[in-house]
Amino acid sequence: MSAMCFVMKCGGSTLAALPNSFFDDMKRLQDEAIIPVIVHGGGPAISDTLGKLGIETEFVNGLRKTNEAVLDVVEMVLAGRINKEIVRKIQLSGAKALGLSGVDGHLIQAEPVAHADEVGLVGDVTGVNADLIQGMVKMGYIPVIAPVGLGADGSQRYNINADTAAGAVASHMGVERMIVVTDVPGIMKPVGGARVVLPSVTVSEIDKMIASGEIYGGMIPKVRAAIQCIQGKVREVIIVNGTEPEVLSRVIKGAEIGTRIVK
Ligand SMILES: Nc1ncnc2c1ncn2[C@@H]1O[C@H](COP(=O)(O)OP(=O)(O)O)[C@@H](O)[C@H]1O
Ligand SMILES: CC(=O)N[C@@H](CCC(=O)OP(=O)(O)O)C(=O)O
Repeated sequence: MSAMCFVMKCGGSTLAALPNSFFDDMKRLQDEAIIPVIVHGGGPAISDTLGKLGIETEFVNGLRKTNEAVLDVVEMVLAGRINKEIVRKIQLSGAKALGLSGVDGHLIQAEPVAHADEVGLVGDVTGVNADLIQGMVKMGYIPVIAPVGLGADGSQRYNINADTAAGAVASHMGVERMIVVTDVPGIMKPVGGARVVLPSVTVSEIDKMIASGEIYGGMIPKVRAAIQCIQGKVREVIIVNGTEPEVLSRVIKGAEIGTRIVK
């Protein structure tokens, strides 16, 4: 039985809140040979550790200003503690997982972002070792990837926004679907006095919502990554809240849940 893959981004905003049932759901999917390729964040945990170490941190347009000292902490927290915590939780559900960062096997190749003079060692993705990911999936393992990239010279590391990294992995693997798991039930918009979740949005609607300020902060890299990957083979990106019961299997079965970003 050949596996069906989708890419799943798990945001740092929600990792600690994900219930055991989220991982049990993943195990049931794995039993049906439906394998998520996980790219995770961990922004709040990085900020917390930087604070404890007395290292100042600042975001410019949603990207963390990164120097070598910050990069050490980013790698330690993302590729170390957070990555291993996710692997442990998946394994406790009975499913198989392998954790690695973009450095391992040159999994995520990167170059400095265009405005590196403002943000420092932050990377854009130039390539993904999709064969390595497919190899893990064929062996029945759920790949769990921390978004630290490696430059062309093989020595320089780059801090990559996890939404950007997940979108690039989805594009390079040519999967049909990316699921973005976060702490809100989707993209919300004020209607009347209330904020409602939009069942689906198009690229032009997103552009308008960014311009009007209805999409802001951490939602911006998500929708930008979504727009970039749906230009290629990815058919849809779905933004969901990870604490909703059986959210993954419901999305995979086509349930109307969260916000779908479509072409
Ligand atoms: N239109 C919107 N609908 C829902 N959330 C939004 C919207 N615009 C901005 N956000 C913000 O985006 C946040 C999710 O992004 P972020 O905190 O970076 O999460 P993650 O760690 O999962 O990447 C939400 O908690 C919310 O504050
Ligand atoms: C360049 C940049 O900003 N990198 C992010 C990487 C982690 C991340 O993106 O985590 P979330 O998904 O939880 O936001 C950072 O340093 O916080």
